[in-house]
Amino acid sequence: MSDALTVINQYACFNGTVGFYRHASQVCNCEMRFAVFVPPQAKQASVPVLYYLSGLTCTEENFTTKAGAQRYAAEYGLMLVAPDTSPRGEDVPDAEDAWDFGKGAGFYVDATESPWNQHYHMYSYVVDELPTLIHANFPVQPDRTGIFGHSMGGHGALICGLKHPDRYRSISAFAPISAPSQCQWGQKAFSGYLGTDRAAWQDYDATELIKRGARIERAILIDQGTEDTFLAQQQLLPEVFAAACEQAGQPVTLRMQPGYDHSYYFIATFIGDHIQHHAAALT
Ligand SMILES: N[C@@H](CCC(=O)N[C@@H](CSC=O)C(=O)NCC(=O)O)C(=O)O
Repeated sequence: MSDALTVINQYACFNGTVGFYRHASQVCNCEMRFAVFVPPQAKQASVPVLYYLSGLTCTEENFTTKAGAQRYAAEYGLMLVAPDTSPRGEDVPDAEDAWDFGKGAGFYVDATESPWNQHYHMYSYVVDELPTLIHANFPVQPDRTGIFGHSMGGHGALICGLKHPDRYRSISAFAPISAPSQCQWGQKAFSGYLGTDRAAWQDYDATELIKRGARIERAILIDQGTEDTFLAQQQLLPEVFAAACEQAGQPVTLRMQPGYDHSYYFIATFIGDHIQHHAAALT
């Protein structure tokens, strides 16, 4: 492991290892943290890698401790990488009273508006800086990479994957914010980070990307709970994304899951299906 990375904690897990790491990020201009599950197969050979992007209010810990993904990743021989959701630190500006903007809510965009543009570059962090660091320090097969996520991070996975079909072979999402330009969470984040010119938002809106021709060869898997309060509040709009995909000929599997909400109990229930979806493309 290079000097660029500091190990915070490591734990044995399903014959592999869960590790928490920190490093100085050039892209976010602050210290960043992420978690990695290294499956047992990586002791013999390099393995495919699957990135998970978390939702509003999360850090690298939520998915790692709550989703129960390691059992399945160990079975299929996939490395899991879970970054934090925003830049952090005393120098990083925050929206003090908001949990849907600022720290914990980077929305996986490269901010252009001051003061956010000094640190909030989560898009470039996820698609460029973090993979470079992972490739240099862990036994991965870079040409076998997938991406998934939840809510804000589900949308992050959609845009990263759709904008880079050459880098990501598979995409899936749990309850993604599917058309951010059309919901309150997205409008708040995009106007704050990118400014009020909605033309600038299109580059970071999964539904708009599909309408403009972005494609990935394999079907995108989306699970959505029917009892999700954010679905009822029109924050997620999965049907809008699915309709755009259908019109454009992008294969998508949208599964409405009766009785499930927005929580990690929902994610833990279907995590095995998502890991299997990615394993089919990556292994
Ligand atoms: N304000 C509440 C609710 C925040 C919340 O539900 N966050 C979700 C993601 S929402 C969309 O991106 C989440 O993943 N929470 C973390 C968890 O471990 O459940 C709050 O602050 O809790």
